Amino acid sequence: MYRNKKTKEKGGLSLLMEWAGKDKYYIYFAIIASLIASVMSTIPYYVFYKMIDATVKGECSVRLAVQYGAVAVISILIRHVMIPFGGILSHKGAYRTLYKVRCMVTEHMSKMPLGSLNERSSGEIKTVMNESIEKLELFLAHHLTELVLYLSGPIVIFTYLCTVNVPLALISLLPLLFIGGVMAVMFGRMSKYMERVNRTGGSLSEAIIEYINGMRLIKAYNMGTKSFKKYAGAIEETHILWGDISRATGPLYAIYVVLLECSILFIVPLGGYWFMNGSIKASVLLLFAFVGTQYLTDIRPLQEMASSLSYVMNGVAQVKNILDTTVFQGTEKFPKKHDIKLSHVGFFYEKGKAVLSNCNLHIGHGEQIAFVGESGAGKTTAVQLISRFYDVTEGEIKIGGINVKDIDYEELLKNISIVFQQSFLTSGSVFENIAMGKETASLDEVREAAKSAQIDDFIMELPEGYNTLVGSYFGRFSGGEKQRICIARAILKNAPILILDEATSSADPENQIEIDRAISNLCRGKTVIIVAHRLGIVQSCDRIAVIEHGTIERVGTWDEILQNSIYFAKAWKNYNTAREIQYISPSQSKVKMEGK
Ligand SMILES: Nc1ncnc2c1ncn2[C@@H]1O[C@H](COP(=O)(O)OP(=O)(O)OP(=O)(O)O)[C@@H](O)[C@H]1O
Repeated sequence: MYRNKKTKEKGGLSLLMEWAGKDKYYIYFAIIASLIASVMSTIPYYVFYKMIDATVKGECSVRLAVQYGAVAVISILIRHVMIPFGGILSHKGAYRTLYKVRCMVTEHMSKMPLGSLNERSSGEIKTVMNESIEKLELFLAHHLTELVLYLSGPIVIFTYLCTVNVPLALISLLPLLFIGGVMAVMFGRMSKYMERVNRTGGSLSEAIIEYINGMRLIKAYNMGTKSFKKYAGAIEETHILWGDISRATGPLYAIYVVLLECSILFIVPLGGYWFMNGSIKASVLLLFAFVGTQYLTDIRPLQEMASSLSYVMNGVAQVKNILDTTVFQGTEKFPKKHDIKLSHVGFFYEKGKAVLSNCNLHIGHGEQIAFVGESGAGKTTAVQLISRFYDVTEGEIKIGGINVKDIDYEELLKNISIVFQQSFLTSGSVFENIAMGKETASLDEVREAAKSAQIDDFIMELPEGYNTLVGSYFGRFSGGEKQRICIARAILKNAPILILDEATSSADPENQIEIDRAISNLCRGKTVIIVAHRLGIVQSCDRIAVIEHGTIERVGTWDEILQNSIYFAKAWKNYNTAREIQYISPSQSKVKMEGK
């Protein structure tokens, strides 16, 4: 396992620029464009002052007015070209960076142990993938360039005012002394709320996901929205949070806005006094009265940016948090031999609560073995350890003599096919869903796999055949049909090791034979582990491993296990009894009783 060291050392803006890679140059050029636009915005003020000065001195002429006018118009034109130009560059840089970050996070998550993913709620992951990464767009595409625009304008104007009259220019800055303090307090208060913002955002997303996923249940039990207390609670919590934030920062914002307009309180009386005693010219007084009292208001949006900056940095931190999570990484190639050996394997999800301990088993190359045991015995856990969804906490698992921890994780996943109890289908086309098993597969290959999975005829009858979108058709696939699409995917993947975890649970009498045929086509020539409660299906396996009391209690052929395992003998008897039970409706039982 390894940690992403680079992201550990950096944070905030520098980390964001590192993620942007070469695309950061789009952002840099956007900043330069903003800077030019900002300098251009000060030129009309300069022209204004020069015109007044010339008028007061009686030197103003039409020629001079036209010249100054042209300079002002050109500067305004350049500004209005530079702003959208910068916007295009910053958006290009931002969206390319967003794409990269999303790919990085997705790839990283695919290598993360399931345990680390399980520690995070689906809501939290959705928040990171969606909102946290979107926040980066806000910053890169808008805030950075606006920051330059709003800051450099006042800086250039202040510099120019200094060339006209230093004392008045310095006086115009007096409100900044207080504004800095107010902003620091506001920023600090906002940062304190970030942990709550993340938490409530995550809970709200989770509640929404749960609400949508549970829609069938709501309808089935006529529960209505009231029953979704979690959703209502998450909304209430969000409402309370933003109320608290508004109360904590609102008054400070009001003070900030008032302070920005305060320089007039100092400039007009002092400037007037200096003008009256002849220290400054009328043009200087007018320049400071109109420009010196107003230019600081340009920085008003900085406050919004300061608050959303903590929001953005929080997004960076959340993405970094995912990227810093330990991921699996081995270097060995997948072995040619596919026997699996568990030696003294132990595992716990929560410390102190061992699920498996001292498990020893050797599954031969090409052998078909079944894992049986009571519900909760640890069968799924055992197969998840072999496919390295989790790492063992004791002992080791070897495939072809190589510890699974040393095998390149992608190679490992490529060489193990798993068919789960729940059929996972994406909203894409049926073709795409099967071709997930082999990205380069042609339609002929996909159809071949579907034929082996006994599902080709059904797909061909769909309105658009293999191009039919599963998303639009999902509700109309039966459990067995979905299952056979997943089996076709596994057939196409053709991995040498196959795990079937309750894969036949969706089988009903109508498609039982088809699923059995599909499965036997899938298993041919592979090392297979079958986890099943329906004991009928494990009868054809080479051996059976009974998992009991947190360990592999017995291993043997069907006959051996039936003879030696009390659990299995009982389970087999119960299985047969259950198959013989006939469900009789009340009316049928009445007829039967009358018949007696
Ligand atoms: N992610 C998890 N976190 C904590 N405990 C878990 C987790 N997954 C499973 N367990 C627990 O580990 C034990 C073994 O679960 P597992 O799913 O492996 O059993 P199983 O034999 O496959 O059960 P079933 O036949 O019902 O599917 C159970 O007690 C279960 O509650």
